[in-house]
Amino acid sequence: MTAETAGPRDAGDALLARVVGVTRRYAEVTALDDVSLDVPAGQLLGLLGPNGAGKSTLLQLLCGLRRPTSGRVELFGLPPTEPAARRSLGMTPQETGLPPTLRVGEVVDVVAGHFAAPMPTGDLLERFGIADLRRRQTGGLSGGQKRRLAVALAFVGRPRLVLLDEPTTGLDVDARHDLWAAVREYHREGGTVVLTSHYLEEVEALAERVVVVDRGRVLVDGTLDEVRSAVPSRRVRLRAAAPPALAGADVTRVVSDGDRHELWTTDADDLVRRLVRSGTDFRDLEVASASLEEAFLAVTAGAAGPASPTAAPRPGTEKEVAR
Ligand SMILES: Nc1ncnc2c1ncn2[C@@H]1O[C@H](COP(=O)(O)OP(=O)(O)OP(=O)(O)O)[C@@H](O)[C@H]1O
Repeated sequence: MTAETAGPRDAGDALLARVVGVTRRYAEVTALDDVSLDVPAGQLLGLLGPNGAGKSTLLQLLCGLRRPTSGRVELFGLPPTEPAARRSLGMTPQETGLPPTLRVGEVVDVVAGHFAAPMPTGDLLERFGIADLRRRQTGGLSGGQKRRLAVALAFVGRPRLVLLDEPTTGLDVDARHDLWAAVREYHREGGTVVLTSHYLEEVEALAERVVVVDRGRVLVDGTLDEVRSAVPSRRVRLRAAAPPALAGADVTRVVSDGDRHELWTTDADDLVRRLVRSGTDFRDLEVASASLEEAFLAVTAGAAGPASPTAAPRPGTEKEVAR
């Protein structure tokens, strides 16, 4: 790879961004509640969480579009609102406006004009699988094509850090996989990425570190394996007059519907042993594995802590059990 085409090469130990004890409120809504997060160079970090969790707010703080209500945010050691801090940053927000009469290649050229050593337009379009759209006006592109272009634009200036807010929303499976490949390639070259997603599948495919956010709080921050072991991955179903009370069992959530009860746990064997010992009059016992997606939803649905006023109401049949 020549100096002209070299991508970002970060050492791997520097912190490119820091969020320290940040709270961000919008009127009465607490979007982020005392969040701290370090982004080391070379990491591919996935922010996972349901709607309204605070993911976009976190990215907007990192890129200086918003300021924290309290706490501190640093980007390359500077306040993110300083233009010098944003020079090495690439960003794709959730919604992007593109000038409709410009052709795809022209849009890339315009953005590239802001950088000292941009990626050649052809290489960028190739990498993101949209080289065939180069002469098309952006106004005539499909939603998915626009999205791919918008994401590609974050990489034009060979940034050291890229923030991607739900990059694959609206993309079909092939386009999604192409985009993942492009993000991985950038990462292999030493680039650092923070991406948000609702989809575990996406985070699983890309991220080496996963931060689960819900209601403005970080619930889990670790490797994918650590996240897996932190979520209840088994559910035990049974019928009984009332949900069994099993002291000492690792039950994180109970969902009841009449005499049917579903208990979520990380240890189904232990739960069943305790169930039998409890003398509960049960029948139709079933133990099923939850997908990681379901397990993740169970964690965020059952998250303890002060719910913000924006938290979605939980179904009345659910009973959350403190761990
Ligand atoms: N400009 C704003 N004014 C008022 N409230 C806002 C504003 N922006 C975000 N919020 C609220 O802050 C909370 C966090 O929103 P945010 O967009 O950061 O979440 P998110 O995790 O990105 O959600 P999604 O996955 O739906 O994009 C939500 O309750 C949202 O309604």
